[in-house]
Amino acid sequence: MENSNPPLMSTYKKLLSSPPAPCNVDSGKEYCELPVIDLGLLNTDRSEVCKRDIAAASSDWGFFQVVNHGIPSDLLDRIQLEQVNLFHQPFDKKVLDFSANSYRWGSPAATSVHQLSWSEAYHIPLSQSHETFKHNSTRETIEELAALLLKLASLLAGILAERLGCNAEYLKEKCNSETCYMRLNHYPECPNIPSGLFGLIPHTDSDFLTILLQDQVGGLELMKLGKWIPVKPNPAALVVNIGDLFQAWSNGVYKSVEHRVVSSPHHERYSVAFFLCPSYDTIIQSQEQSSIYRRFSFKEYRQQVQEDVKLIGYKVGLSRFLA
Ligand SMILES: O=C(O)CCC(=O)C(=O)O
Ligand SMILES: [Fe+2]
Repeated sequence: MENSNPPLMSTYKKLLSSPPAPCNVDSGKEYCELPVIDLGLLNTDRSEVCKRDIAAASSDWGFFQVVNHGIPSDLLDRIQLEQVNLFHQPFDKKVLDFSANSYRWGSPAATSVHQLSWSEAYHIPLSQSHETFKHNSTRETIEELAALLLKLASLLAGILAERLGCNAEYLKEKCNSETCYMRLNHYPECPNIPSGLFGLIPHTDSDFLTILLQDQVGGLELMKLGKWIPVKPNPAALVVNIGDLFQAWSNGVYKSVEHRVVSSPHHERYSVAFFLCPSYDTIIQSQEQSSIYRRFSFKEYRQQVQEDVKLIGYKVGLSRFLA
């Protein structure tokens, strides 16, 4: 049988056999009770409570889970099947079929084992899903899911904007099916090295907000009060997290929190992430008099992130944009 996983082991052999690094992955031990928000309440007389809880979780945690989110469970099952089929194609086919910008694996800039992401992904600009996926059923499932996730993300972003006293329509105009992204992530089983390995290195997301569908394997961890906390998979819930753009736009009220994925030597893992991004010309600026961050465009932000990753090996993020 042809090999479907990317050649992570042979490519990163040298990094993996270097002497044990001083900082272990040191996975969080206690699962957290990430707030669970019932979106069904939005259609009842308790909708204001629900909106308040969404805003509170975005400030306190930068992360929350949503149930009764309206995405049909059979669609979620279908995307997981499509994802398994996509990633189980022979590696050579994955590389050939997808443009350099769409299929990714490993960490080309890694110089130490802690900068290495033991994963592969399809990064899909929604505007290009028809070009990216030639197989009809895959494309249809991805487009159906993307449309519903865009609706859900816009709803949540609108609520968060409204709680800040801002125009909820602004984000809906700026973030649409031409500007958002979806990423299909696959974390193959990793070698069992003493310091552990990341599936995805610690990072914040460069968007307004992200909606994540994860399988039941676990491995996602978030930073809270200086500790890494694992998020226990909940089959009924989607995970939502605030990205850098919302932190800047809200003048630090909503938090873009660092998160990572810890790999397992025993189980592979799959997830789908939807990124609510605006058009490149969108200006990110808080309405407050004394703003923490200077005014910047999304294009400027993306370029700075890409430049930092290329030149220094990691994303610096919002601290580059302080006022
Ligand atoms: O797979 C996960 O749980 C997290 C994915 C993630 O953080 C991302 O794609 O930015
Ligand atoms: Fe992320």
